[in-house]
Amino acid sequence: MRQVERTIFDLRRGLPVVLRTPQDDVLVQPLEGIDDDTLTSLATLAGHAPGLVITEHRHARLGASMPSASHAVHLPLSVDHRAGDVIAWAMAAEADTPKASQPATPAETAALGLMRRGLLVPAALSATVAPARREAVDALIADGTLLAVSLEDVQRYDEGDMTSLKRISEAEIPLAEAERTRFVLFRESDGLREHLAVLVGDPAEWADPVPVRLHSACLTGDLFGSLRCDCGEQLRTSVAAIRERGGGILLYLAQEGRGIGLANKLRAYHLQDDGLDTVDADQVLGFGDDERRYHVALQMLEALAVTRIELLTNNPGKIDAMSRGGVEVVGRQACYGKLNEHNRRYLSAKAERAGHWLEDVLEPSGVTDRRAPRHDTSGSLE
Ligand SMILES: Nc1nc2c(ncn2[C@@H]2O[C@H](COP(=O)(O)OP(=O)(O)OP(=O)(O)O)[C@@H](O)[C@H]2O)c(=O)[nH]1
Ligand SMILES: [Zn+2]
Repeated sequence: MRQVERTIFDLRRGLPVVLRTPQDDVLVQPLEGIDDDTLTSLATLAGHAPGLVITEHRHARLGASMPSASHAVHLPLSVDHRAGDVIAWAMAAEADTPKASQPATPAETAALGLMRRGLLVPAALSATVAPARREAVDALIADGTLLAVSLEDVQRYDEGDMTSLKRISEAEIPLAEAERTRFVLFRESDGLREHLAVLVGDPAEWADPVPVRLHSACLTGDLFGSLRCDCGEQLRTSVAAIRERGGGILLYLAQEGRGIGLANKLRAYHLQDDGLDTVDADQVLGFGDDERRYHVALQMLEALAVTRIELLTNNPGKIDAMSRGGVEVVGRQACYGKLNEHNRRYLSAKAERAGHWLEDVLEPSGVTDRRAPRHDTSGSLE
């Protein structure tokens, strides 16, 4: 699997890589950072013009219907296409509907999985290496200029979403909201992401079910107190609420921007400034409504021997994910941040489009500072 991880690093550097299938070698290059020269060099390397591969979400955004039940689409390009046109097809708020498209090949679909894992925009240039160019491409692979990886390995890596976690280090860190707190750091086996379990109070004294908050990282909100979201307040008030309930766990998950990464979240904010809501902005960039997966949280709870929880959340998706993963969610506690004029649209979109339970926060009148951050016991889930 190390070769797959190396491939992700090359893609993040904007370099092309080769995906090897039993039939073909496919050159793929991230869309991010391309210019006209990139298109020309890729065409020279492959022996013909590349195509653009985009996700089903992006394709739907372009107003086109999917050619089949595939999750990605290949849009053929010609040598006349300029990088600006290609970038617009992949990630502009407004773009022409493509004239022709075909289902992406398994190698192309797998390539987009690598882009996601590398927190890039999930769009790529792709070109099967023409027979006449195979020798030249092989030489570049042999001298280390190009990395090649087998499709089979990439697919196994993708499924291996179940990547194992290692408990790496831990320390007591007294917090303003909970003085008796221990941070435990877990690292994913490919080394790309680290997640924290913040253990509040003495585990021997935790209630059953254990109060748990799954908190997705939000650098802008958690650290800088951004008013565009409610994350910073949720983080602090949930630590306090866990302490008040006799202790429990806050899992701080490396899922910045609902899993799309900070660079893409800033792109999405930019699109929201032009009028899109939080879900549509992610779709413009090729992402689904919520790219988060919770297998890491499940593994951390397992490592901490926690099987029955009371979840601090307003997000029904988190409850589903825990239950499907075998953790019994016995109750839910609401967990609000303050409503303000900057986050009102974001919170409304979460309620309306993703079904989050935010009705207590979002009232038709009064936009500013109406409500202090608080926690409600919303009862059990029966
Ligand atoms: N893509 C995207 N992510 C955002 C945006 N605003 C906030 N986020 C991210 O959304 C996530 C919110 O995380 P959480 O507070 O754990 O989750 P939640 O889904 O709101 O659920 P609860 O807070 O548990 O009710 C964080 O990763 C933020 O970085 C946005 O406009 N676009
Ligand atoms: Zn946030």
